Amino acid sequence: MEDFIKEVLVTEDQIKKRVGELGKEITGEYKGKNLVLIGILKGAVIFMSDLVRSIDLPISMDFMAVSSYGNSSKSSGVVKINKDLDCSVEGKDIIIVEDIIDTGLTLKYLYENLKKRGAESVEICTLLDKPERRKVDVPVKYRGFVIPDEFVVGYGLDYSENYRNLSFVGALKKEVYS
Ligand SMILES: O=P(O)(O)OC[C@H]1O[C@H](OP(=O)(O)OP(=O)(O)O)[C@H](O)[C@@H]1O
Ligand code: HPA
Ligand SMILES: [Mg+2]
Repeated sequence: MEDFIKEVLVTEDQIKKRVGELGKEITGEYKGKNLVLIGILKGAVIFMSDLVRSIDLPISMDFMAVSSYGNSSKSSGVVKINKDLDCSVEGKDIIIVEDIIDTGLTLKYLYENLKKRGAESVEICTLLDKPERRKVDVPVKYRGFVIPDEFVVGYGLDYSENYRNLSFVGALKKEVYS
């Protein structure tokens, strides 16, 4: 085990199985719709790339980049758009794809922002949900795993841009980030 990881919270096999289930669920619910998956850079990239391949429907993909954590393990609370969508979402059925919902501040901002752009429907799909830290409520439709209040890395999630390429999700040892 990597010496910066305190505990593996979600294994590679668990992720594979759950992503397959989410893909099936979405496939069943979006037949005949104009589905656009919007991945939130950078954390959602790995989840998004596995999720889209488990959806058996014609879809399109777009991306936004926002930041609130920067190089820290604490949210600044201020969400800034660093890259906006390339395409209009008017009349589309969109699913926002995130790696984690923690305080909820990022997704709350994105959800409200995207709802104003004339989409037919807006839903949220997050791989991880850390409910103990929630500051604002957000309507999550698809959820991979509920996790305890630990700072986690891997499968897209970083601390100071490191560890995104781990194939599992693990709790980072406190001494690494404090
Ligand atoms: O619910 P919240 O407390 O707002 O936290 C969740 C957000 O924080 C992380 O993004 P970050 O700003 O670290 O950018 P990154 O995806 O590039 O790592 C994560 O990917 C979510 O977007
Ligand atoms: O636990 C976390 N790990 C990495 N990035 C995050 N952004 C919000 N919470 C987390
Ligand atoms: Mg981050």
